[in-house]
Amino acid sequence: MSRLVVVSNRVALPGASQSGGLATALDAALKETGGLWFGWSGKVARAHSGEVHREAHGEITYLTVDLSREDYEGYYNGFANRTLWPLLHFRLDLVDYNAMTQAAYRGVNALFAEKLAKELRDDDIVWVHDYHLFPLAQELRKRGVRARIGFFLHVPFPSADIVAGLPHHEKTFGALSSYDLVGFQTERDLERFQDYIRLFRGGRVAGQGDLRDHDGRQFVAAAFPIGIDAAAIESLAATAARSPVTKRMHASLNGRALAIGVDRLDYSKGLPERFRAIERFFERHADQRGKMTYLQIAPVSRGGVASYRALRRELEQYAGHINGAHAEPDWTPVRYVNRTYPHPALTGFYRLSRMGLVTPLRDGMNLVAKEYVASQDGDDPGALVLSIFAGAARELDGALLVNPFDSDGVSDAIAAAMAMPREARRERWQSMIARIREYDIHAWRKDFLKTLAATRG
Ligand SMILES: O=P(O)(O)OC[C@H]1O[C@H](O[C@H]2O[C@H](CO)[C@@H](O)[C@H](O)[C@H]2O)[C@H](O)[C@@H](O)[C@@H]1O
Ligand SMILES: O=c1ccn([C@@H]2O[C@H](COP(=O)(O)OP(=O)(O)O)[C@@H](O)[C@H]2O)c(=O)[nH]1
Repeated sequence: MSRLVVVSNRVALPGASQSGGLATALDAALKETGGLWFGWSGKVARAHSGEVHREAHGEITYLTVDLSREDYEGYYNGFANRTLWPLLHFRLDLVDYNAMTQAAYRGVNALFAEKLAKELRDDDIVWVHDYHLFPLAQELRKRGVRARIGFFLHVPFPSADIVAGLPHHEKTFGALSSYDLVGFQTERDLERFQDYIRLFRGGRVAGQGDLRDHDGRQFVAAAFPIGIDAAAIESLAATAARSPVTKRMHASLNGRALAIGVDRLDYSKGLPERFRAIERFFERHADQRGKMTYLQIAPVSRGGVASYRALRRELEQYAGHINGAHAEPDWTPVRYVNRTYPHPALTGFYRLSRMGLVTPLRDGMNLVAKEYVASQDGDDPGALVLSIFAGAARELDGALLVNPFDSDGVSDAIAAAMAMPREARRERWQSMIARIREYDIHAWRKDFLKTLAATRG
């Protein structure tokens, strides 16, 4: 059987805390198959980039590379997170283009390719993840790698005109045709990518998923909406319901309903807009004051990027403002926490909550939405308020779907979730959990790898 080689910027090394969906998902996927996981070590080296670390845990070998401060700034904080991340989340206004960070990005991809090429065999299946690594296949091919290489984009693919706003966009996005298979979260992302290939690459859609780039290079593109390890989350949540952490949280509510949001502190997650909707909820539904507490868990993310630091300051002020304006001596409307919690604690909090609020302005998938649903007690489940701009909205038809830019609309959905009878909550939950169980993380991995194996005839 072929060996699976996963490549991603972020590697979930055993024991390290993590709060991103990519690491959570790949960890669950690789645990089933075993294989090699290659990526950045998470370490910034004093001198130069390139020191390689190898460690094995069970059936997984982790091969990670240190980056120098300069490369970390240029590649990760720079081109990946100041340029590509806002572009891919439809935020041309936040795109900070710089030829030097673009060169660092290319350089780190070349370095990864150099280190990885030495490890690869022709019959390996290589699966590359996310926007940090668009040019990796091109760099691997230059070094003679012949293995099949697939790519999965965890974030949205925006409209072609937005992509074309990036100077020299063809250098970055044109590199995708070096993969055998390119996967997206949703059909909409796939359609927008096909538009880009037609309109800005002089390529064409040749048939079912089959694309030709302008030079005739053939590759396949398709949608594979990422799932969660539903069985594991369901079982964790059932156990967590009885844990001391959950019990303490329950006691602290004094009989009030809990609403929860769990998001990396990222402008794509729509947190100021959500806080506004919470405030509107208390203003427009005065009878609800003192009856609900909103818990926002928001681990700090990408603190090396100025727009993230500004968001952190804004949210601290906003949480303080809402509490200052609306709290009573014995009730605080918003609990705002910047810590990362492990899944045993999170699933307990989800299960305790009367509603989950997932209202990103743009999100590739949003695993929290799926984890929230999978953590519920099917007999008395909470309701999910979900943005139409999260990839998860395409699958979770039992959620209360909202436009996150419409704070009054979101506040009405919060009111509807609070008032929703148990039978209606059960019905909605059943349709959502059926989909989550059916296309879980293992089905997602199998689907992608089967499609990759079928490329090249
Ligand atoms: O690695 P970081 O810079 O700390 O960021 C964490 C991850 O954020 C993004 O996650 C995405 O992947 C999820 C799983 O497919 C998806 O549900 C979510 O919508 C995406 O935003 C990013 O794409 C990852 O590369 C980061 O590791
Ligand atoms: O304190 C936290 C906050 C988040 N997460 C996990 O981080 C992932 C976030 O993934 P999502 O797709 O929702 O968004 P991303 O952060 O990848 O953009 C989910 O598995 C969460 O359970 C976590 O383990 N602890």
